Amino acid sequence: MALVLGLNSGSSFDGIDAVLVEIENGADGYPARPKFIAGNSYAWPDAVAEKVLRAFDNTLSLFELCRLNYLAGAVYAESARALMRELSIRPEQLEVIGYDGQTIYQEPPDHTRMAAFRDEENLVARWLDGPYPCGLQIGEPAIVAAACETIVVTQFRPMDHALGGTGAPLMQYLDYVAFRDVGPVLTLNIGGIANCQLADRDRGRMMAFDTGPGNVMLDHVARARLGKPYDADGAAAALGRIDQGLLDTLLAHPFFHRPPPRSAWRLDFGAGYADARMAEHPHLSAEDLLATFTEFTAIAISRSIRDHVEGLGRIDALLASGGGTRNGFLMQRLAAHLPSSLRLARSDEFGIPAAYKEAIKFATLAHATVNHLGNNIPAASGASRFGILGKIALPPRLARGV
Ligand SMILES: Nc1ncnc2c1ncn2[C@@H]1O[C@H](COP(=O)(O)OP(=O)(O)OP(=O)(O)O)[C@@H](O)[C@H]1O
Ligand SMILES: CC(=O)N[C@H]1[C@@H]2OC[C@@H](O2)[C@@H](O)[C@@H]1O[C@H](C)C(=O)O
Repeated sequence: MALVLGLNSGSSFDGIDAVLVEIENGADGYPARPKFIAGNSYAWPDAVAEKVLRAFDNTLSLFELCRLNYLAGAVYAESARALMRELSIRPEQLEVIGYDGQTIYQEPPDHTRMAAFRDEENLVARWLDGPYPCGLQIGEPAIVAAACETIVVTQFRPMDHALGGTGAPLMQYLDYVAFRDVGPVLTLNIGGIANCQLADRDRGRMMAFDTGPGNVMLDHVARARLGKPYDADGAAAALGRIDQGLLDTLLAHPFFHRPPPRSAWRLDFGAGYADARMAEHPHLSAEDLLATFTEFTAIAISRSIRDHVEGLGRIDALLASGGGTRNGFLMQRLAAHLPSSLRLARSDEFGIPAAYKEAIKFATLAHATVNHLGNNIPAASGASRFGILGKIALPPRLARGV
């Protein structure tokens, strides 16, 4: 039995979620469903948050980004230490701390062009001229390993990229771990961007893809027009009217023509995109904008599921997680658009608290890394083979011969 600490800060950039989980290995090379022990969330200090927001917009210099990588590492380290203090956990009790780092940039995969380079032997050509996606996650792991005196695993996506996969989403590993005995089941994580996974007993049938917008645009409107961090429970959206013209424009976004496995980022459905649409519709109230963007999120999810999930008829439950599940109005609109045969439930039903699923995911991935367990699902990400995702930083206390 291993005690693992997981951290996550995603595309909503609303704070760092931290969890402590207990993980036991199964006989088949995969862990048993992780047992959630405790969790908490910590804010990004304003001075750091302001720099991350500028990095999202590509307005930091490379030198500033270099410092921000260390600064973000310090924020992850303080979050891990805070949870350890609150739970009276000593470093020696932890097997590993897992977090991906804050995504700053993520290229979407272009499968048609990637296929043309599949047999390219020359790696430089593959990455120079080829369409293989790259991404950047910041939060220097050396700072966390040194401060927490614990093994740290971070940056899980690059290895999946190196194996020809999309690198995002990565939820499918936890979904296989947690639901391989109950599948097929669909999972949905509504964070800043929303993603959907088909978990099955047969790993070769699994799928993972972003469905499109989650909360990023909703948060942007709430902040810009209501001065609030988010539209709590969708209360403002529930008062608005859907603008059909705006909704049609949103649904014509080219992202929806990309086949799975596919990933989106804040550049696709972020503040810039929302501002451009708001400028085209200056007469709409904050409530109308929120109603329309909420409907957009719900339709993007239901449409992605209908269009892309193979064997949908065999599946009876959609297990939702992420901050979006706290938006009652969004959940109501989603239920209205989903096939009636699909029961909309929360991952809590299976012992995975919806608010902490992503942090649990990184804890589970990190546990796999240090145990050398394959932790990608090639069928879902498009990788050419199994591998071990994650980069390891070792703590000073493990140094021998000193
Ligand atoms: N009570 C609430 N009512 C409505 N929305 C909420 C509520 N609580 C949280 N949210 C939404 O959930 C968001 C945070 O979700 P979450 O923590 O899953 O995002 P994330 O970690 O950035 O995810 P991802 O990595 O998938 O993008 C908030 O920004 C907000 O939009
Ligand atoms: C590159 C990146 O950080 N992508 C995130 C983002 O937030 C949601 C969506 O876009 C998903 O692709 C991914 O996170 C999910 C939860 C994951 O990797 O599992």
